[in-house]
Amino acid sequence: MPSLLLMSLAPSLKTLVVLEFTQVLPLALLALVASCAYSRYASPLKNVPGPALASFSRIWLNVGLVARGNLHGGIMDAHRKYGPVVRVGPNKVYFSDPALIPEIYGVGTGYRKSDLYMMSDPEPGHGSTFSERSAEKHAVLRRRVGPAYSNSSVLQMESYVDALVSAWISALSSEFTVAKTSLKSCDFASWSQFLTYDVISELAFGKAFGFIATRSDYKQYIASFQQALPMIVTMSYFEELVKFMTLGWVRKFTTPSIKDETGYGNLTKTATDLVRERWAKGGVGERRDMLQRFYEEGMTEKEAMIDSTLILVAGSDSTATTIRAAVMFICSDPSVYRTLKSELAANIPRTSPPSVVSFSVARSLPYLSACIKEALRLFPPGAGAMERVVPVGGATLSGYFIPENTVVCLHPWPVCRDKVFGEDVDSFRPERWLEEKDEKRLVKMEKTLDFVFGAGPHYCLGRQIAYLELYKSIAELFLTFDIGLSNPMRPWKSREYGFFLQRDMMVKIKKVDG
Ligand code: HEM
Repeated sequence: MPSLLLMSLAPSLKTLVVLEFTQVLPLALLALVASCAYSRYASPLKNVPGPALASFSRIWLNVGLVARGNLHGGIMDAHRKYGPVVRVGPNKVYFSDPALIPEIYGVGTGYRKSDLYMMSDPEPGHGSTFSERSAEKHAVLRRRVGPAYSNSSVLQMESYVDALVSAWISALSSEFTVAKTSLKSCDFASWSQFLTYDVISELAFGKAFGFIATRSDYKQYIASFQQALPMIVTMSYFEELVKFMTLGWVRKFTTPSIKDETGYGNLTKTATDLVRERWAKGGVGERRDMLQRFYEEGMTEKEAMIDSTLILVAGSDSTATTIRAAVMFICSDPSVYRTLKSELAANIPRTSPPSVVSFSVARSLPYLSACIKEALRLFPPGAGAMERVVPVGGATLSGYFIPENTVVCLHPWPVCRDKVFGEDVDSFRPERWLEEKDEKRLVKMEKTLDFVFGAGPHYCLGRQIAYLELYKSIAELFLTFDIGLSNPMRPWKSREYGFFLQRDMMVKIKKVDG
C-alpha cells in the first residue's frame, strides 16, 4: 500500500524537484558570479597584484600548482612575474621579502597557523606539535617534546648515527661496487631514504626499522607514503572538504588502517605499539632515546603516539631530499666536486677499521659546510606553504594593508633566491659562502637561509638531527666513493607535495683508490 501511494505521488514530486532545481540553479549561479565579482573588484585585496583567476577562485593555486606537484615552481614564477607580493587566492597573499619573517612568524606576533594544517591532524581535535593551530596548546606540546631534540640530547646519540652511516656505506659498497669497479647503477633516491628512515627510527625508538639491513623499502613505508601524499596534500588546500573528511564515519574510508600489513597504516601501528609498550614499562627503554625523554617530560601516551609518528614523517623525507640535492649539485660541477674531495681527503684521515667522521670535525670543514648550505638554499626540501592567518586589526605588509583573517605566507623557495645571496641566485656556487667579506651581509645570508627550517614558535625541532645526518652522510659518501650521475640530463624524477617525491636518481659509484 505505501508503495502504491508513493508511485501515485512520484510524478508530482518529480515536477516539484525539477521546478525547485530550475529556480535554485540561476540563483546559485547569480550568487557565485556576485561573489567572484566582489572578490575581483571590491575586496580589500583588489589592488594586490597576481593572476586574474586567483583573485576570485582557488583553482589557480589548488589545481594549477598544488595538484600538479609544483607549488614551489609556480610560486617562484608568480613572484618573478608580479613582484614580492602576490595574491594567490581570493583570501590569500604570498610574500617573498625575508624582512617579513619576524612579523609573520615571530614569537608573540599573533599570526596562527591556517586551516591548511588541519589535514595533518592525526585525529580530529588532536593536533601534533607540527599541526596544532592553537598557540597555547602548541606551546605546551613544544615544551614537552623540546628536550628530546636539544643539542645535547642529539649529540649524546651521535654514536648511533655513526653505526648506521657506517652500515649504509658498507651496504652501498657491497651492493654496487666490487674490487673498485662499479657494477650496476644505484637508485640513490631510495638509498638516501633508507638511511634517514633508519636513523630517525633509531633515535626515536632506540631501534632502526631495518631499511639498510634489508636493503629495501621496509614494509613499503616509502612507497605507500609517496602514493598517498599527492591526494592528501591537494585536499588539504580545500579546507571545507577536510572538515567533511575528518568526520568519524568518513575517516574510516580515507585513513589507512592500522590493520594493514604494510604501508602507512602499518607505520602508524608500529609507532603506536612501540609507545604503548614503552609506557607500560614506565618509559624506560634500553637506552635514553627520544621516546624515553618524551615520557620524562610528562607526555601522555596519546601525545607520544602522535608525535612519534610525526617524527618519522618529518624526519626522513626532508633530510633525504637534501642529501640527494647535494649529491646532484656536487656531481654536476667538476670544480665543486674536485674541491670537496680534496678538502675531505686532506682533513679526514682514513682509519682501519674505518670510523665515521665526527660531527665536530665535519662541521669545521668550510667547503663541505658551504656545499650543504648551498644545497639547502637552492633546493629547500620543505616546500609546503607555511601559511599563517593575519590577526585582529589587520597589518600593513610590504606596503599593502592586509585585513585580519587573510591567509599570508612566505615560501622558502623565493625567499632563498633573495638578492641578499647575490646576482647568480639560481646557480649552485658554494663559494658565495666563503668569499663574502661583509660580515653583516653574511649574517643576513645565514639568517635568510635558516628560514628553510621555518621560524619562531614553529621553528624546526629536528634541525640539529638533520645537520648531523647531512654532514656525516655527505662527507662519508665523497670520501669513500667516486660518484657520477648515470643520466645527467635527467638526474631524477621529482614532484613536490610539500615534501619532494623523488625517484630514479641513478648514480654510478666506485670505491676511491687508496
Ligand atoms: C633538512 C631537513 C629539514 C628541514 C628543511 C625541515 C624543515 C622544517 C620546517 C620548515 C618546519 C616548520 C613548518 C611550519 O612552520 O609549518 C619544520 C618543523 C618541524 N620539524 Fe623539520 N625539517 C627538517 C628535518 C627535520 C627532522 C630530522 C625532524 C625530526 C627528527 C624534524 C622535525 C620537525 C618538527 C617536530 C617540526 C614541528 C615544530 C613545531 O611546529 O613546533 N624536522 N621543519
